[in-house]
Amino acid sequence: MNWDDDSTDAAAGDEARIVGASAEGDDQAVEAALRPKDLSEFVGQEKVRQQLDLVLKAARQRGATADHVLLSGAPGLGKTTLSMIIAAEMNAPIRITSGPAIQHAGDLAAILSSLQEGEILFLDEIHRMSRPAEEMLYMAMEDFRVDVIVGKGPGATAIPLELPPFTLVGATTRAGLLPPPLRDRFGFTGHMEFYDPAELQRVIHRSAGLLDVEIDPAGAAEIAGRSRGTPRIANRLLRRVRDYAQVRADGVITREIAEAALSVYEVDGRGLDRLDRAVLEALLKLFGGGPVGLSTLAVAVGEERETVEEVAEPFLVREGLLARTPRGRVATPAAWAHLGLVPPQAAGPEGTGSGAGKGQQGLFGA
Ligand SMILES: Nc1ncnc2c1ncn2[C@@H]1O[C@H](COP(=O)(O)OP(=O)(O)OP(=O)(O)O)[C@@H](O)[C@H]1O
Repeated sequence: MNWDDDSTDAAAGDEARIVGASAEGDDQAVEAALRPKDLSEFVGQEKVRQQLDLVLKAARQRGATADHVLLSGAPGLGKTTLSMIIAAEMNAPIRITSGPAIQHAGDLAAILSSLQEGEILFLDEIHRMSRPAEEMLYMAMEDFRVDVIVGKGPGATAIPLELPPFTLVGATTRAGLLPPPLRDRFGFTGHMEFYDPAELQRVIHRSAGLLDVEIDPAGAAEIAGRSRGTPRIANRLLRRVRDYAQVRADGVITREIAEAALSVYEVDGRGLDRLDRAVLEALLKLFGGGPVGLSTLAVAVGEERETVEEVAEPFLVREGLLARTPRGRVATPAAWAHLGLVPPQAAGPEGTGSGAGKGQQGLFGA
């Protein structure tokens, strides 16, 4: 699937959701404690792990700095974690910054000129760097050199500055937005996929061990199934279920406890939260499954257009519950099944739909 087409940037409103993939303020300290420290502890992403293992081992054997690495993938899949593992495996210090923090070429020059030999520079959201900084980065990556411009206008001069060899680890949720000259300068590109439930179960067991929480396999499976393929969400749900287990039960997480806790937080069996379900319900109950325009749908759920489009829809599309078509938003048969409703054409005159489901027929009807 190509999530690059969806807006997976930290969309407004996503941070506050229990199933939001971006990090909340309170997540960051706990996340640090739960981060795998080396490649063997890092769950899943077999391909990227194997390839990276080779790149790093080869560099170590040659006694050289590793090639620049680009990691692409949706928020919360482990890009920051992997960059820290790269530093640990290379026994090198790491400097962490992000595209939005580098708005002027001078900001980047200051960082680059203070790097030590072999240091890892982690540049998160690299697609959000300013153009002048990006151009400076091309030369730095290729020749380990930057031209610092002193003065302005006709009197301006470029002073070349040699840099120690370093490894840039760039992370992006939108690889398609990177200009080709920047993409081409990475020696290795790893694409992070969403995790399958069995992998998330391993993440949850590992985190439960670190948090000193007792959890049985069925409890871990229940949380994994609601974590939207994302370790960050799995860890967050685990912490909320732990609270419930501690306050309302004997502290042990079983399937029943996980189900009860996550229903308190309105996260359903497939990982949809209140907003996702409100969008689906409006689409099915008010518009017979669509097609309906985004603005109309947003008004129906009392949310901004952007919130529906950027916060709720990407996951609904990924789950195959909603389709974006040129004629508007359309529910798929899986959406009707998920909410336990019957599509109008199948329901007959007393069907649950409001009778506005004509478009449904053309797209998904028999
Ligand atoms: N493969 C993994 N195995 C175990 N835990 C993981 C894995 N990937 C991510 N995590 C956990 O998920 C949390 C989020 O990971 P991380 O911060 O690396 O994501 P990210 O892709 O950098 O997100 P963002 O794009 O928002 O910066 C971390 O605390 C880490 O504990």
